[in-house]
Amino acid sequence: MNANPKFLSATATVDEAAIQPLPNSRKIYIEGSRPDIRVPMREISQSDTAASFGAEKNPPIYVYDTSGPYTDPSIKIDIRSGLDTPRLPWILERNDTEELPGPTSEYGIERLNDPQLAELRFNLHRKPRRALAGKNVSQMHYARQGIVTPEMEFVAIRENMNRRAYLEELKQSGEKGAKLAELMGRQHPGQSFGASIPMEITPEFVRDEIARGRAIIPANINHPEVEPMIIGRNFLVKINANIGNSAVTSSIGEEVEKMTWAIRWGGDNVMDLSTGKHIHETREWIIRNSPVPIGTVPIYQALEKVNGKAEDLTWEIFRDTLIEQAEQGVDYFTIHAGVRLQYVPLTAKRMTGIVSRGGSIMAKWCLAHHKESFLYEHFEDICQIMKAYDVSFSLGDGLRPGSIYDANDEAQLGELRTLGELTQIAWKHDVQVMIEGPGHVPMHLIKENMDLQLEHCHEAPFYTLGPLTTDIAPGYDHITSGIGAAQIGWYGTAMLCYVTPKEHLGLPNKVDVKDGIITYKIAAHAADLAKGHPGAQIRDNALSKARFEFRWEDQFNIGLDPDKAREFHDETLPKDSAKVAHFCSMCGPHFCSMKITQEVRDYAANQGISEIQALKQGMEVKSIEFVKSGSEIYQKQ
Ligand SMILES: C[C@H]1O[C@@H](n2cnc3c(N)ncnc32)[C@H](O)[C@@H]1O
Ligand SMILES: Cc1ncc(COP(=O)(O)O)c(N)n1
Ligand code: MET
Ligand code: SF4
Ligand SMILES: [Zn+2]
Repeated sequence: MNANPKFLSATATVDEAAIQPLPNSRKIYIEGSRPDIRVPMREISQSDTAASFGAEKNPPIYVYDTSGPYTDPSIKIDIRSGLDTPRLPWILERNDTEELPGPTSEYGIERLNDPQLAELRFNLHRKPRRALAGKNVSQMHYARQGIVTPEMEFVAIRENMNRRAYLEELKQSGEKGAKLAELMGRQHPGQSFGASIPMEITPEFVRDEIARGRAIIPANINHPEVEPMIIGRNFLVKINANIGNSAVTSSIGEEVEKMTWAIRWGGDNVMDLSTGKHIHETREWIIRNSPVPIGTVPIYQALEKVNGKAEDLTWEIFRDTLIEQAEQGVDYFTIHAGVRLQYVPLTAKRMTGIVSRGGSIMAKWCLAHHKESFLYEHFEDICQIMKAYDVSFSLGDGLRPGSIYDANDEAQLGELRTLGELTQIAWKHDVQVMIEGPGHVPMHLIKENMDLQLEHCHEAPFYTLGPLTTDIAPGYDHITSGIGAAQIGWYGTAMLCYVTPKEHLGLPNKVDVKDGIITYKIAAHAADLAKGHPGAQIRDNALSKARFEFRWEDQFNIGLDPDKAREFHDETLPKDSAKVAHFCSMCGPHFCSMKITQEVRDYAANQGISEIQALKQGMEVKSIEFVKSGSEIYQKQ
């Protein structure tokens, strides 16, 4: 997989597969109120409709693009120098941060000065920044002051996906265009279970949602490479991909490749959950090359620093780790501060105990010392660090159920109430918060999770792992969990954390990353459609039209995975001529229902009667035949 198993910074190269533009696609940028707000989108062009279907032009469609500069052919990617820093001027012009002389954490300084790490270290020339004393640089803080930041304007444009211009231009382009606009823009009203999604997202709406805590923009001031994105129930449903090495396997090069692969296929966020070697250096390479926000679980690295002995963890070691990672640019921290001493006994009768890594580490610490969790006790100190860099909280669900048996039990729900209490403390400091959720939950108990989260956590965005709806399919847990993810996304979860086919079995590789991403893109989009998110159906409409008109190339290219669609079609009908055929190998030429429907329409047009009447007439003929044949439903062959 990785041509450079012994990772060396001098020879590190980008994965060639990650920098190819997607078929028939062009990256475009929509400019905001100032020239340095350039919001990326992917434009997918289409072929014309053939004469037999009414000969018309099909305009390009616009889709959300998470792939960053990688798919822009005008940008030369060299992972050794990292990505450009479009956010840097926005951060600097606010005049509320200072450049530090270098890393200020003990561990960060130690790693920087270790000569043995020279050959694999990312060579960063930029110095870390921090808020000036007494300043708060969180997006929530600005929002509450009434300030619309460039980050907020950026996400507003991004969420709208050029929808209005697309439909307007089409409407203006003559009679055919107006009909097409009507066809493409039509969608089912949806059921949003109380979300309030406006027709058009304005920067002011973004500001208001952030100010009231219903949405977050994870964007550390030390991650100026990021293209801002928003997580909230009134925005498009987002997905997160977990990557990272373990003590057993993987290298820095492989992890950077998983990140670039995840964002190519639609990952909105990536978590680096490394627990193996060189955690600090791996993270640096990932952040410097990531246009999407990066999350981590700092307690993992803190545990490494005490050689895996949970009881040896201290607040001081944890605090130094937070600063180390905040100065590298981590955008959100999972912090399991809801695992309180009193909840640990509630897990004793569970089938699968505590399955959260962070949760189990904290439970062990609490029991060993018979003390309240230091994360809970120092929560306000943590808030002080978060607001100095704008790191968002992802309040960890350390007591999530790890089996259907344990779903929605008292330990889980007790922790959820504590997460609600902590949310209000974070908000007192204007620190952004999202809440992590389960886990393993049967379908009929999923809605209760969403409803209780909204109630106890004051509408802070929910971020769930799946949930997995059954335990019986190891090897297919992207599917068991994709089902639950679609449901909970529909009910109001803002971000879905993917589960790959390797869940419970081993560390996911690049192939698993893509399978997890595509599964979760499906769940997230299905949820957007069901919520009635404005414009969500345009892509479905365009794909269905291409499918009905046998525009095979367009059907592949509008889809989430054009490579797979093409490969499957080619498997049985590889010839170029098959790409214009009015059937595929599923039904063959005589039984292709879409082809037959077209013949019905042609028949109706030739007879000068409407399609419905033609169908009626056809049915009358058929029903006479049916009576004649003795009304047997199953006729002998
Ligand atoms: C919280 C979730 O994160 C997943 N998880 C934990 N570590 C990694 C890793 N290095 N890579 C990918 N996924 C990981 C677990 O499988 C769990 O489902
Ligand atoms: C949605 C989500 N993603 C990641 C984690 C962290 O993992 P863990 O709780 O096992 O430490 C989590 N708790 N929830
Ligand atoms: N599969 C477990 C879960 O559902 C996690 C195992 S690895 C920490 O949370
Ligand atoms: S995934 Fe593997 S290592 Fe992680 S908790 Fe489950 S069995 Fe343990
Ligand atoms: Zn599990």
